[in-house]
Amino acid sequence: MKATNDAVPGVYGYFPQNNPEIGTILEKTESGPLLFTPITIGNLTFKNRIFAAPMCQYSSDNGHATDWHLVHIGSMASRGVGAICMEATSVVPEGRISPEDAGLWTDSQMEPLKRIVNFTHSQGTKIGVQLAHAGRKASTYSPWIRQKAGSRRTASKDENGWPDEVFGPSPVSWSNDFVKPKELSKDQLVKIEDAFVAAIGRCMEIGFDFIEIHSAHGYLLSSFVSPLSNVRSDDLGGQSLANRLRWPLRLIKRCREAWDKPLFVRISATDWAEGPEQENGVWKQFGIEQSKIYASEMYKLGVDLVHVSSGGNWSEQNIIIRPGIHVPFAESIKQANPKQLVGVVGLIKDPKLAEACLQEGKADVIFLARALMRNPHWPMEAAEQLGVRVKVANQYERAF
Ligand SMILES: Cc1cc2nc3c(=O)[nH]c(=O)nc-3n(C[C@H](O)[C@H](O)[C@H](O)COP(=O)(O)O)c2cc1C
Repeated sequence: MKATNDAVPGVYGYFPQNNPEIGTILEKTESGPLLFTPITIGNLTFKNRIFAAPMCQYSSDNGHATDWHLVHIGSMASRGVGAICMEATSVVPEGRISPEDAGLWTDSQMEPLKRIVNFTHSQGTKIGVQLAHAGRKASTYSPWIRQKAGSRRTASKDENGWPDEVFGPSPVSWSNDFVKPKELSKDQLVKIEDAFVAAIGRCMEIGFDFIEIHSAHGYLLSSFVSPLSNVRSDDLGGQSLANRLRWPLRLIKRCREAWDKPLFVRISATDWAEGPEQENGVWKQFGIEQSKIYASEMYKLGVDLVHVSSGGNWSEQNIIIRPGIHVPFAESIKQANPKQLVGVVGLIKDPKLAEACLQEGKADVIFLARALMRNPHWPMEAAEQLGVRVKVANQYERAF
């Protein structure tokens, strides 16, 4: 056995077959579908515009990626997506959504990620990671444990939670079943910034191609920008939009300074709370008008792409579910600043809808989550529907 192991160049990095061309058009014409047209973001070119959105797997071992992640990410990497953004990965242990969340707060978490990144690169696919802090929505359960628990709530210490270390911009709980978070002091906020920067150092060593900062779905940054969750009386919160954006933008600036490859930020373009975004000059919830300002400030800081999602910050949200749900928000952000690259996610299953978004200039890349989870071969089927043939992994060619 030993001789066999010695014969391969290490477990990390030995691949029987590289597939750098998968997901690229075989017979190039003058105007192929935009979905399969390469795009340059910052200093990096992605082979197509199908990006896998971050998807928590609740399968980490004390923040360390496991074989599950290799298989989950590997299944998409070997089927021709242009890029994969790994799941919300916390920069501090108490910033995890659940005990099984991914983390990058300590060096030992790098090795299993290197294996995943190396495999993804062997398939010609770019890979990034979503750096996150769950804020007032930390210390909960994986969905399948939650189903047994009966409700969505803060996990107790007996359930491996950390209810005494749940922090947010203000002591406003996410719902009655969640603990009231402790208001973060300015010193604590600097420590969180430092943790993001330290995690970025690890991302460099691992070899990630891009980083996405999680500022969506009610987690820490998202809760900072919304007047529903940030009622601070200092210069980092309250009614003033400039105050609410101040700390997230400071954090983004520090991340930008620490990372020279593409930097994405995911936002929730609206809280989906009842009523208007603003009434009689008073901000009632976070919405598209504030999102446009947030995005334009990010652009000034050198953020390469804004990834548009929505919701998650208001437990009574009333989301209007429909295909391409976030496309109008992405389009508004692009119209406000045509130079800003925008990615859109949300109920995009139909390749023709994805292609139309790109052709009509409403977004620059398409992120998919559940469609890829259901069917990692989505890119191959999309190519067929859009009338082109793309390279399939050598190992899978007989299936197509
Ligand atoms: C299992 C699962 C895990 C998710 N985990 C994350 C996550 O880690 N970070 C994040 O920003 N969004 C997460 N999301 C949201 C997705 O990235 C995506 O925005 C959402 O599913 C809508 O896109 P879709 O209609 O293509 O699935 C998750 C969604 C699912 C289904």
